[in-house]
Amino acid sequence: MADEEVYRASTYAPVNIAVVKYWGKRDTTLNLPTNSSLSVTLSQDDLRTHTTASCSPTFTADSLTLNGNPQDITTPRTQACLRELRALRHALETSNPSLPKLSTMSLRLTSANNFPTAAGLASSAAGFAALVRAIADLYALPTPPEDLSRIARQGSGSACRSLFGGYVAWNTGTSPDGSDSLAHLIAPASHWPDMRALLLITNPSQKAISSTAGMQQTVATSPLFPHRAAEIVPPRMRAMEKAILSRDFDSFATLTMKESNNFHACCADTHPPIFYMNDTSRACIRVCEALNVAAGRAVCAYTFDAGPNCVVYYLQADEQVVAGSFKGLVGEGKEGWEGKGVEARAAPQGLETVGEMVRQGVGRVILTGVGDGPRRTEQHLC
Ligand SMILES: Nc1ncnc2c1ncn2[C@@H]1O[C@H](COP(=O)(O)OP(=O)(O)OP(=O)(O)O)[C@@H](O)[C@H]1O
Ligand SMILES: C[C@@](O)(CCOP(=O)(O)OP(=O)(O)O)CC(=O)O
Repeated sequence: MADEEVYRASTYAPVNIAVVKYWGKRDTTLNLPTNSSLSVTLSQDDLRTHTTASCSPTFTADSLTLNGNPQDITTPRTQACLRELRALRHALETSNPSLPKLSTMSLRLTSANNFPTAAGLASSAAGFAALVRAIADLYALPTPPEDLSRIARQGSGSACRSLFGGYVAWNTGTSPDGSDSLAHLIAPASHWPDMRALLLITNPSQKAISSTAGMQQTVATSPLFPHRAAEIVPPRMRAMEKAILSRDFDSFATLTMKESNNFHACCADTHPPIFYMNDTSRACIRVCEALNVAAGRAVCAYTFDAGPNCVVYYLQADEQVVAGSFKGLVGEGKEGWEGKGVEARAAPQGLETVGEMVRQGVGRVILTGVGDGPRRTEQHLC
């Protein structure tokens, strides 16, 4: 590990896309949510953050670089993560004085996302999960993922769900200090491995209103929002967990779509309103609805985070019907289809207008599926 007094650890960490959405904080400092949430971890073979954490007595200040650009590391959220991880390392060093004093050294963090940053594709989730996991590995912390989730949550709420892989819930908790606001594994990816996700990228640029700002505008102004947190989400959390444990795609799909719609309804109910979806997003919804009607069952489920890009969940057995129909509409020439074995097919009748919007509006696709948690790597970025 040590190389001329530089200590390093690197990790890949995955994106997760929620099927019960986190939107709203009851404590903005500790990133404590108003409601529980649940997500599917996406495969790192396709979407990932790669982060190297290094430290050395020769480094003079903490630093963070993202995709080659220096970032502000002094933000309270990043500082909270570094402070907590250093405290855990300090405790190890105190109990075993022969350990090198890494907790006293400056940290150099170098990170790269292989997908659009801040575009509603959960870059903050993968980013902070990778940051916490890489430093925890550098510090050789024996801390279980549940406890690391408490730290990652303070970087970005959704990051606490990217430390496990598979199907993950984040319980809102009740303690004011956030000690019980943790993520936990509902089921590993291997429990329901044929869950697939098609990402339809309608706009890879940064969104106008960040999740952090948007959700607190909703908390402050939406009269629908308290109803969502108190009445809508709790039964949906229970139903979604049950659907996943029993591999019931029909229930999973219905809940996922209703959840996305309820979340975006709260955004529209915010004053002034927040519109993350665009015309192409709504056209993608119409296509999903038509595919489900044509099949006579739920073959796919759309969901949107705080951005216009559509995530379509489906099962491997329905790949040709779902991804094939989208390929027929989006066009075979667009980036992302190559080498995935999906055959373009005609979409159901009556989709001419929305089909044209999908063709024009979707610039790129990403075909992926449920995947595992952070992976340690010896590929170092610095
Ligand atoms: N690899 C990374 N390492 C550290 N921080 C990152 C990394 N990637 C993203 N971030 C942080 O996350 C911010 C983006 O978070 P934001 O919530 O606005 O967008 P998003 O996570 O892509 O979308 P959403 O959460 O709505 O799906 C970036 O501006 C940066 O501060
Ligand atoms: C719509 C969402 O993606 C919102 C994610 O919000 P963030 O986790 O990015 O917010 P902060 O905690 O302020 O960093 C829904 C979800 O992932 O559950």
